[in-house]
Amino acid sequence: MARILPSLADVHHDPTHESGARMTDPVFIDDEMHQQLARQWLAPRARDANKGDFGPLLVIGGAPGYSGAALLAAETALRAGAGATLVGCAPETASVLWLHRPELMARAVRTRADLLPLLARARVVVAGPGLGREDWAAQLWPTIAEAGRVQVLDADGLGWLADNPQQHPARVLTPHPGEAARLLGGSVAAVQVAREAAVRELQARHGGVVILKGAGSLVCDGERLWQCPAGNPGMATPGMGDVLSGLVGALLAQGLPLFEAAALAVSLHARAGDLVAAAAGERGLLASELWPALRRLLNPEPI
Ligand SMILES: NC(=O)C1=CN([C@@H]2O[C@H](COP(=O)(O)OP(=O)(O)OC[C@H]3O[C@@H](n4cnc5c(N)ncnc54)[C@H](O)[C@@H]3O)[C@@H](O)[C@H]2O)[C@@H](O)CC1
Ligand SMILES: Nc1ncnc2c1ncn2[C@@H]1O[C@H](COP(=O)(O)OP(=O)(O)O)[C@@H](O)[C@H]1O
Repeated sequence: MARILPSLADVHHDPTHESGARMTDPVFIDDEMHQQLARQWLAPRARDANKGDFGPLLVIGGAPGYSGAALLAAETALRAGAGATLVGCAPETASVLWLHRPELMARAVRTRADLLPLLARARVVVAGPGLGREDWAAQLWPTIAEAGRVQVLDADGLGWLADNPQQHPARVLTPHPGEAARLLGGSVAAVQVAREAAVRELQARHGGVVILKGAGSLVCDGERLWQCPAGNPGMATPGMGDVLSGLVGALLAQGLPLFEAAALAVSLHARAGDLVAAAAGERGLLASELWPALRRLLNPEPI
């Protein structure tokens, strides 16, 4: 893979800020930067590639009643190029996943003891989609939190983190404004009125990389702050965040560093949402409808 992407200091920024530009101004992931990211990190695969090169990825979630969230994250990971993809889910959920997507390896997790071998196998863990807030998730959370694997924490994973704050350097957090408010102990309005400050504060408290979702999603690693101008309100639909967490996990499993995986996933996700909305309208968009558009964007024409 080619060189690391430019840092905040050496990329272009809004020319209207030229004179008084601060190091903290967000860098826009515009078309040019998106193409640069895609060229750099989505090169054609080696001819002798095998599925072990891009995994295993483990999704932990899918409490009873929430099979859809785990399925959306795990299937997105597969469709975004993850190799072996496992799901550690509640026993009630496993058969739903097997039946719906046989390419996934769904494993019924009853206790911490069932989770340990899955964590030992995984290269990347996406924890939280449909994890829930009940006893099943409560007994698993300490094991998830302690796992030394590269992690994406989403949805209920962020709820558990809010209750049990801790740093983890190899982690991507993907809060929406409601989850960010909970993590910060404030209101959604306070997050939305100062989104840059909120994402920086979350990163400072928890380490790793933070994606603050919503219109103009922000990606921050403590040094770089990037903003995605793509995306549309049609994406305010259930499961859209699960698709993003699966996508971040898939890029991590394919070897992208933390920040680049987060930034490229946010950009691909938003652009796929825009392609689908342009073709059929914003209203009524389903999260899983992003898959064909994502696949096209993930396999750019060689230049
Ligand atoms: N098909 C499925 O099984 C799905 C399950 N899901 C799972 O359902 C569980 C609970 O998710 P919920 O959707 O109830 O919880 P959320 O945390 O997404 O939403 C709870 C409340 O937070 C607030 N909120 C949400 N998004 C916000 C935003 N962008 N700005 C401001 N406030 C916001 C709203 O008041 C909302 O009612 C999670 O485990 C999640 O993964 C969801 O991912 C959706 C799809
Ligand atoms: N108005 C909007 N403009 C751009 N993107 C949006 C908008 N609303 C939602 N999104 C995107 O859709 C996704 C929604 O995620 P989330 O709120 O976690 O949904 P869910 O919990 O239902 O999966 C995020 O990536 C967010 O950035």
